[in-house]
Amino acid sequence: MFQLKDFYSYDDCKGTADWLMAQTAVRPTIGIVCGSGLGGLADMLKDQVVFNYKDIPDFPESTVHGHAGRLVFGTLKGRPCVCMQGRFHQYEGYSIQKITLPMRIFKLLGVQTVILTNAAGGLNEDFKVGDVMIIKDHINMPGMVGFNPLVGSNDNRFGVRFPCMSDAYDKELRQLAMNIAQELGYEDFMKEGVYCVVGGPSFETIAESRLVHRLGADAVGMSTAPEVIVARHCGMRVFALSLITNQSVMDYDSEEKANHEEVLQTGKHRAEQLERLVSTMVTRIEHNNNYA
Ligand SMILES: O=P(O)(O)O[C@@H]1C[C@H](O)[C@@H](CO)O1
Ligand code: HPA
Repeated sequence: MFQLKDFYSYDDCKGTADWLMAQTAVRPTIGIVCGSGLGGLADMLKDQVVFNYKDIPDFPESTVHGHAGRLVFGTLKGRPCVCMQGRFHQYEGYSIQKITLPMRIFKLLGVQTVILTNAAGGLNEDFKVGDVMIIKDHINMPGMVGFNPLVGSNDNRFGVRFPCMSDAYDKELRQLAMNIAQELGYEDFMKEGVYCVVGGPSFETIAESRLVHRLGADAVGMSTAPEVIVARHCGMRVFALSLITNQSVMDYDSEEKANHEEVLQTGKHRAEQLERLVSTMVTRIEHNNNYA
């Protein structure tokens, strides 16, 4: 068991990456993060080398149902990948530096492209439960009031002090995903939009859902944006999607109540299609060097 801290230096991150690389020959160029109930993506990897988070130096442990807490190395259609079967959230009590640490480990493992998935509540009235939203931008509510993962001293070996975020969600990868979705016949449930991250773990009040919708968000969740910021800071390309697992309650007459069981259930229903979408993307990234 290793002691958990709140700040991780370049050398700390390198120590963890080296520890992992000493135990697997897989040198991943694609990193995947599985959202709530979406961990089945990791099961697609062949020739797996699996680490439980509790055994990895400096890694926190997963505490949320639907997040298995395993780091899986392997190949997806021949392409070396690493997959987080479960992510960390600030509401679990971890610092923002801790929940984003895996992105820096990805970078030091050689990852060039990160694919993140999450479960989110739908705010856009055109969205239905089961829709998949390609994220084109985010609103980082905690970040806007100081809870940004890059707060603290900056190490230039990772990236610059003031990284740009207007291009965080790679345009070509978004187009690639949309093309693949069309080929697979998924256009009926594919959407694109803005993801808003809130602190959780309580789901939003009606007034909060209305507020973030008015601010321009199409979906609301409790993760992803901090990871994206750290991934972009250290120069990895990012693709992210939200599975709309529930409709955010926006109406005082509604009888609906957000709950984690519905979130996991919707994940199960769309799992196969999401796995096909992501695995086909991984293949295409391999076939076109522009993407890697
Ligand atoms: O890890 P993600 O963002 O997919 O998890 C969402 C947000 C909460 O952790 C949980 C709520 O059901 O799902
Ligand atoms: N709100 C916040 N996070 C979520 C939701 C939601 O409605 N659904 C899944 N994750």
